[in-house]
Amino acid sequence: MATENKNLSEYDKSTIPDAKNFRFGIVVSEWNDTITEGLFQGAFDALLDCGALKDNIVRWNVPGSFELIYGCKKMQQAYDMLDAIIAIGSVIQGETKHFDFVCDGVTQGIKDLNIQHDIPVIFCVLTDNTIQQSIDRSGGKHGNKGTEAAIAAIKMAQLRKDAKF
Ligand SMILES: Nc1c(NC[C@H](O)[C@H](O)[C@H](O)CO)[nH]c(=O)[nH]c1=O
Ligand SMILES: CC(=O)[C@@H](O)COP(=O)(O)O
Repeated sequence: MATENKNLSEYDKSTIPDAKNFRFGIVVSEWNDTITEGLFQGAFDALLDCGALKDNIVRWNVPGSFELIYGCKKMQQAYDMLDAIIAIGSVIQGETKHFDFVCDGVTQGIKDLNIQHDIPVIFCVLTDNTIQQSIDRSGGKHGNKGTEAAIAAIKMAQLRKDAKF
């Protein structure tokens, strides 16, 4: 279902595990920071709304979305008690093919982190054609992908916990 047919911020708390005992990392790209700060706020607010404690959320910043890969890897290594990590970025098409390489690189890199390490990394990277599309998906008319990512992080933290027993 395309984003335009659903609101990214909608969730049913009755279907989401209580997050009070989970610890989360959030790595935020500084490129397009007006967008990434909106995504972060959506994720942070949703985590708290679902029971997470502020003291159980750690945030790191990286320069751009491509650095999310290394930043999330180092966070997995530094904080092995985390239950999930959210990678937040905003990539917007420019004049050249650089957009394609950044988007593909970040996608593959974060996929690899989910394979190589035992802390799930949630892909909260907008890959938009225009700034308006980014605005619409970071708290605008289509909701907030950060909210969606937080819900995914809670569900994956619970899956990881259940899988250990
Ligand atoms: N154009 C965007 C970038 N480009 C920068 C790269 O992510 C990276 O920081 C640089 O290539 C140095 O390694 N990053 C974004 O997050 N969003 C963009 O639109
Ligand atoms: C995603 C990018 O790296 C892009 O915004 C950079 O812009 P340009 O392709 O015009 O150099």
